[in-house]
Amino acid sequence: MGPNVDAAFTKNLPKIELHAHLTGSITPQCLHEIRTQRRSDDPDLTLQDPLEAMSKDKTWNIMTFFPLFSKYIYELCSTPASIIYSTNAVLRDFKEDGVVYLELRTTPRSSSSMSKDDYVNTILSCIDSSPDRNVLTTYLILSIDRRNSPKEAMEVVDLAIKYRPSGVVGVDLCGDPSKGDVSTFKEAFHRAKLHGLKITLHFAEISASSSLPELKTLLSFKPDRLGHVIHVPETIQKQIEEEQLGLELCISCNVQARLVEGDVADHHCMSWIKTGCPVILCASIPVPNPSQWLISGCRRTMSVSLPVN
Ligand SMILES: CNc1ncnc2c1ncn2[C@@H]1O[C@H](COP(=O)(O)O)[C@@H](O)[C@H]1O
Repeated sequence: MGPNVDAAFTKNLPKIELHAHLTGSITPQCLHEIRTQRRSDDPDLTLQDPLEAMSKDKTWNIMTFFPLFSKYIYELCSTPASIIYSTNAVLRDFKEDGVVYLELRTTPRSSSSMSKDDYVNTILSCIDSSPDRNVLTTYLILSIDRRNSPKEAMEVVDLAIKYRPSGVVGVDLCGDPSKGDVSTFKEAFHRAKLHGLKITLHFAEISASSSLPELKTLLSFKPDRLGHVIHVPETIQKQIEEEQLGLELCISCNVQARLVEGDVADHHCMSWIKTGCPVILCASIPVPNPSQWLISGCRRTMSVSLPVN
């Protein structure tokens, strides 16, 4: 590693982030502040302090990772005020980490105090009124969760179509890869495509979501980009290469969530880079030791990262 490639260098480097889950980008400190505020309004709120529930000593894997959102963070961030507070904090964090172009993705959700439409509208308003919008260009991708029903998936696409003029650029498929039947989303993605929205899909994250029928079905949605692409059989790899699909490789997330074996240096990113497919290096989990990375520097999310040496 060159002497000048340190945390300060990488932080200052202008970066692009294309694979950031909004709720996954909220720091424990920000969630702690939200909890404090909510407890002052409602002392009966019993949720554990995020600084304990998400302490640095805890490690996450594919089994413990998804319930953290659905059973904990979503409950904490269920009011318009908490959505505004956390979205503004996330935008500020990305800007401070040197990100200049961001495609933030999020799954529309409702609560007793907001509809899914309110949720999307609130986030777009935060993006639009951000004091940093001149230095950080941000667009929104709406996510379909694998647990969604076909009707819920269509609702996401309808919201994406409605808010396209306000900055929604695409539709994503995400969520626990061990859940759901992706073939039920065919119509929803078809409609998204018809309306000119781009499509990005979480793809082959674990072996259970990497069967040939599942991956062929996903490719039939005509995606523009694929995320993770870990357990990809050779025939599917060929098709991806022929179609030159954009690949979002999430190295630190894959290593830390143990989606791949080994460490950063063992990551499969080089095998994709060799195919000539457009590759963007992303991550959705902070890197413990930024100096191990050639280019990194985002606190929560790194667009980038090649192992050094
Ligand atoms: C291994 N990486 C991953 N694979 C698949 N889905 C993931 C993910 N990391 C996060 N999410 C999805 O993003 C949601 C939180 O952000 P939003 O509420 O949408 O902003 C999670 O509930 C999960 O569905």
